[in-house]
Amino acid sequence: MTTAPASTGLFRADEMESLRRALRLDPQVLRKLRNDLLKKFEPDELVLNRFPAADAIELHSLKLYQRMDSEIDGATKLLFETESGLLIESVILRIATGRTTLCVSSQIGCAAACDFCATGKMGIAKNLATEEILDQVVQAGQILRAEDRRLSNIVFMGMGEPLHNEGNVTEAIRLLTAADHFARSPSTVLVSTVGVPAAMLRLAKTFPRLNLALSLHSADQATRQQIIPLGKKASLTQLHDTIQEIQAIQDREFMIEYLMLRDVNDSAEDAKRLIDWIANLRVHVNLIPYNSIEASPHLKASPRPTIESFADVLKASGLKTTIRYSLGNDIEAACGQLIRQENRQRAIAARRTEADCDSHVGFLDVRQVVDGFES
Ligand SMILES: C[S@@+](CC[C@H](N)C(=O)[O-])C[C@H]1O[C@@H](n2cnc3c(N)ncnc32)[C@H](O)[C@@H]1O
Ligand code: SF4
Repeated sequence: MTTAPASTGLFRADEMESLRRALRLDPQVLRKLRNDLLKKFEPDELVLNRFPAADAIELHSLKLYQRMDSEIDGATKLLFETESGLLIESVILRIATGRTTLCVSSQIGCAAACDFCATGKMGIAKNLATEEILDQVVQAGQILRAEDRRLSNIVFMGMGEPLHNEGNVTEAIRLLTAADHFARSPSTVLVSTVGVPAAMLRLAKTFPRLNLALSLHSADQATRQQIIPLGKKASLTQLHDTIQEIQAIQDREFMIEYLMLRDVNDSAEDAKRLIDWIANLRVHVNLIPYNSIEASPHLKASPRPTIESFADVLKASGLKTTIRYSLGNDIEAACGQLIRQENRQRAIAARRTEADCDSHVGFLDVRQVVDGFES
């Protein structure tokens, strides 16, 4: 007889199968559990009450640490504590059209170290496990279900660079789109990347209907490297060629994200450079108003009229262009600072434990990693 592990994670297929055999469960029982939790997002009590071995199974790998609801619009920030004791955030966006988007994190901190990004300034980098990525979806889905809403879209635009955690992110997308798990259409999922060409291509080949976005932020190599240190690993030409190759595989529009930074990348000349760089690509340009962060007082947001003029230049050239509206401005700063301070202290404590125990809890050295990543 197979012995079941003490507690079984829902997304560990082997463990789930051992549990099923050990308890002699009908495969239909596990199928129902997955359907109720991952497709319908039913509450834990309901799901567990129907399951014959509630104590043997773990529905969640994240602990909800804090929830912040915006008082001005439909945004909710969820701060989760991971198994390593560090915090991550997910954001639920309830859009006026009735649609809902969940922004998920793929890492704690980020080795790309972009100058404008609170996550990049954390000084740590740690990959989230597949189940930690997926539990953000489960818990947000349950919150929305309690409000009689459905989760429409999932975007990998939270903390971290998804393609620096390629294996776990790919597996998460596989399960999000698998008929016997979340059964979502790949066209409702978007992965945003700072630009890791080989991994972008692999992802497009694996999921031809997945949406992809590149955080370009400048079509001038020197300016891009100045704000995105990792930009030196992949040239603008290489990124352009990669998108062209992806578009031969995927018959869909690619999103170009462009953060509007005052006097850095927001001149008419910058707009012209962007138009030239895009050339024959089929893209949608999304201009992002910058939310200032404490760690980079030298960076300022472009004024609204500048963003609008920039958008007009792009539109006049025939490019599909939108300006991102931001939700949750009132909870943004509070949350970013809290995560940064808490994680720094928690990471220091974890590293101390690591030194004491001579064990390895898996932090990456940000400076080494920036140089070491494949481009
Ligand atoms: C946090 S990143 C995560 C995904 C991926 N690492 C990337 O860079 O595309 C998602 C988006 O947020 C943008 N972003 C980062 N910091 C920002 C800030 N302070 N204000 C506005 N957008 C920001 C990034 O440039 C990127 O387009
Ligand atoms: S790659 Fe994305 S998450 Fe990482 S530091 Fe840059 S903007 Fe932030």
